[in-house]
Amino acid sequence: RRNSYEMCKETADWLRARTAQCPKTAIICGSGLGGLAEVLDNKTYIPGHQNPILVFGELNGQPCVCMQGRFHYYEGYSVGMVTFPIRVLFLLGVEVLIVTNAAGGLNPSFQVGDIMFIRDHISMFGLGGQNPLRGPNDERFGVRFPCMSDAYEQDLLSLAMESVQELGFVSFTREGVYCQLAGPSYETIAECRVLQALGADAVGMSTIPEVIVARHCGLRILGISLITNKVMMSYNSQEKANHEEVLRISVVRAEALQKLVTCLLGKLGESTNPL
Ligand SMILES: O=P(O)(O)O[C@@H]1C[C@H](O)[C@@H](CO)O1
Ligand SMILES: Nc1nc2[nH]cnc2c(=O)[nH]1
Repeated sequence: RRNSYEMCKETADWLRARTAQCPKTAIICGSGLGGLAEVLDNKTYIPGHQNPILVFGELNGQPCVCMQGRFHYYEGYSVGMVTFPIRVLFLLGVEVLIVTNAAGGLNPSFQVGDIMFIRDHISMFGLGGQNPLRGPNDERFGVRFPCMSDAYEQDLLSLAMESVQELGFVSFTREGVYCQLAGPSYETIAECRVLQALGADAVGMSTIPEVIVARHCGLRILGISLITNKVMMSYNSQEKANHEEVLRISVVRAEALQKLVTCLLGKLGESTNPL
């Protein structure tokens, strides 16, 4: 199994031999958001033999590691491979995971360019019987039956909201439920209507397997979706979802997201460092 304890440990040891940095926070950069890593100080780049690239460094004085890109299920990777980096990060000593993605807005009040903190998720994989924790459980990672109702930590969300207020980002910040489909095709109009009726506010093609595996091994999680497009709800709409537009909007909001994460890291440092 790609995400077995032994394979994850081997990679974590390999990484430890290449950097002395011991980050407590990891950031997974979603589509078009890889620039987040560029603002780190004292960077060490570690290219994998496949994508993604790990960048170790400091943000606002706090050690952190950014994963530029991720393994997507739609690219043909197994859920074991999709979630392998999470377990490696855990074995490296990471405690806080900031997971970002580009997503389509289902909530009619959302605008393109909104930042949505993920309050909860709907896993179409999970509902369909495909959970990344399926199979033998390794207690060195976590318990057999992990709770998911608290996957997105309230304290982290509160710190993130404080940052939003200080930065003046309230007008384009939302909270909501993220739903993941396999991709790579975007949703049909009928599918979007179903997802909205189910209570989803945003739809994407990643994140949830990572969150399930991260929660299983006890990481504190903050999820951020960037709403890069509004999904089509009407047969009269002339718009069409396309990846170039997704990337374009990600780049437009990249700077705001960098500021948000930088501010949040400072707050995290204050909240965990003894006075
Ligand atoms: O890695 P994320 O979830 O940000 O990427 C989303 C899903 C697809 O990769 C792509 C679709 O435009 O954006
Ligand atoms: N599934 C899905 N993923 C996205 N990523 C960015 N926009 C979208 C979208 O509309 N649907």
